[in-house]
Amino acid sequence: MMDPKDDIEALAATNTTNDTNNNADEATTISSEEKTEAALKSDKPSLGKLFALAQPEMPMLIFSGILMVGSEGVNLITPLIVADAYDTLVDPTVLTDDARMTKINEVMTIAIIVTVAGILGGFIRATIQGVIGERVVARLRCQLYAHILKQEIAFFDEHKSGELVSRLGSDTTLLQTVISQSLPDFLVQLIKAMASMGLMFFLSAKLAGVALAGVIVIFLLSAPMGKIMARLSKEYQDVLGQAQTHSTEAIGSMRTVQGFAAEEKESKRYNEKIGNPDDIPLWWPPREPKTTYRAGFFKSITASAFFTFVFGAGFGFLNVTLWYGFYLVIQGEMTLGELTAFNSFIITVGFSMGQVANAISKVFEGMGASGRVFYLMDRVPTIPKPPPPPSSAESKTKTIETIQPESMQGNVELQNVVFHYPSRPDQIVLNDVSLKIPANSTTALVGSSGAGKSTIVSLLQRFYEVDQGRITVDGHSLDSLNLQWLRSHIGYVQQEPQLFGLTVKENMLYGVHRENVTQEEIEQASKDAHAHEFIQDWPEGYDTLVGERGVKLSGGQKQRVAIARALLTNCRILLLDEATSALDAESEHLVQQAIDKAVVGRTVIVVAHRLSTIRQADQIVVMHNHKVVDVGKHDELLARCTRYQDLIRRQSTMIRDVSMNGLASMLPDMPEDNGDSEVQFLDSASA
Ligand SMILES: Nc1ncnc2c1ncn2[C@@H]1O[C@H](COP(=O)(O)OP(=O)(O)OP(=O)(O)O)[C@@H](O)[C@H]1O
Repeated sequence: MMDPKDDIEALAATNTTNDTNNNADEATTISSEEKTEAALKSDKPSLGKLFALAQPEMPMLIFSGILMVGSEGVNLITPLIVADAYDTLVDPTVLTDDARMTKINEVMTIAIIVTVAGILGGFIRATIQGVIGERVVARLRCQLYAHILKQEIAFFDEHKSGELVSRLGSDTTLLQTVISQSLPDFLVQLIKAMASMGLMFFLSAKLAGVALAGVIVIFLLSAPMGKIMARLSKEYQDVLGQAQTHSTEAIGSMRTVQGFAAEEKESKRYNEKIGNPDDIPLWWPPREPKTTYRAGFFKSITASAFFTFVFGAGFGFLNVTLWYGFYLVIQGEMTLGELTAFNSFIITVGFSMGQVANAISKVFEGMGASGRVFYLMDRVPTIPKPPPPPSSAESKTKTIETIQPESMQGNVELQNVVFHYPSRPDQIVLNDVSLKIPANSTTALVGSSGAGKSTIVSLLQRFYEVDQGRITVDGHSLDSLNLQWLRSHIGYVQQEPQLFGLTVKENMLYGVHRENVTQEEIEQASKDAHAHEFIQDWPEGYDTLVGERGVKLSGGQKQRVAIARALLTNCRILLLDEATSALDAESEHLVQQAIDKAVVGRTVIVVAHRLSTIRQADQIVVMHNHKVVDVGKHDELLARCTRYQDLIRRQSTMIRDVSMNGLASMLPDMPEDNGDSEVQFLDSASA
């Protein structure tokens, strides 16, 4: 086992190098998770920004500051009052014990009144500061969450939800501690220590000089330990953030975790960050991996060493000072009462300095968190385009103004669009893609997996900016249109519809921003989406809670609710990412009928996987290798486009198997063939 001292030093050294990490060996060994974590940048910690958050609380902060000075002031003068009582004991001018007791009674009554006033003042101050802390952290969380929600989608590609949840949770709590506890404690104790020191000089400059020298030496010797504690706290928070990233991911995908019987794997992933103490013999954590247990272990050792040293050395030195004090009393340079008062002040200084050190380490810890929180608070999303910085020349000539036409026709055009995802700058995803989508038509995007079909859907919603070329709606470039306006005219039904843990009705109204939606409108949209039937069968109807992410609904039900949700927005453009996952025949039929109704009178762009959808489209766009290879109607493409033929052949395999095995012939005759049957389509395709 390695020497514990080496380990603490190594840990401190690692932390130091982390800030300016240029160590090649270390760089090669950092895991991909740590790289992801490193991607969550951090601003410089800033006390100013922290105070700015408390700006609205200024009047109460000032009031609590006054209370603080008052209550601590009266606490400090109490020893001076009590000193009078001590001196009365040995005062030769007071002749009887009764007279002595009368004077002592007067003095001690005043001392008690002053003490109670101080305690009450302290109680009110602490309460106000606690509430201020709560107000600031609640405001911070609201603002931070709003900022996170405003970030562009590319930001969320790079930052895991667990990390962001950890910023909102643990980091803001640390800031709260700084504001409501550590900073006030730091100020109170520092002022207290300084005032006590002043009073000590007032009582005896000689004795105070000796005491001050001792305090300075103790403080200087303990400072490095405080720094190590701050670094360890930062490491603790960082690793805890990584652990929370794993747990949030796993808890959010519990069906997948349990479905693959991967509970143990997930436990292991989490334990690797937390460090299960039962797996660590003799308590001493190994150097790698970095765990919260390891950081906490060394933090505990450093903290107890720190406090033992500060208090031990402080009280040891107190006796030395007292010793010298007795000498000064004998020399007649101080009275006994003054020495007792001095003694109280020196204890106050000792305690206060200990608390100051503790508060400083907490402030450092909070400062680390503040860097991460303020990075998110200050981050300007790249969509919509941020305004030029006020200091730049551009800002004088260029203002970012967007237009908001009265209505949307729904003519969409992609002109020579080149695109790669910001998180993968080397991989081109759309290569010179041009496409005209007339209003009120249905366009099916088909092509090999990874060709870039869903990417087009994302770009139309302006989740990402194109690298070259442009996308227009009714002739207006997307970046010239007001983003809210654009998105409010687009309905989107995803492959795996995302519902929220609300009621069905609230889910349906999710994209509706007007107040006066009637129950009739909701039901009409549900009927069009073939959702009304199953919703009205539930005892609580439209007020039924759907569970987190809609877990209480079947796949087909979720899709139909998602279609109703899109319909309620009265969107002009409807984007459909057709589900690849198999629904049962009945469900699929109902979803298809819902889609058929939804597409009428809208511009529809569908990433199509079903033959029936493809065949019904006004135009089919065949994509391959990140390019558009052909555009046309089903029959035209079938005749001339080999990629399309391949695609159709592959998509039809399952149906063909069914036909070849003769199962088709076993099916009862359909009453009337309306041309929708895929079996029939295959027959005609092969003809
Ligand atoms: N958020 C993302 N960040 C980085 N790369 C991405 C992202 N989303 C998709 N890609 C990559 O972009 C390429 C195109 O993906 P896209 O989802 O557009 O394909 P697709 O044609 O819709 O495929 P499929 O039919 O399989 O859904 C793929 O190589 C994919 O790995």
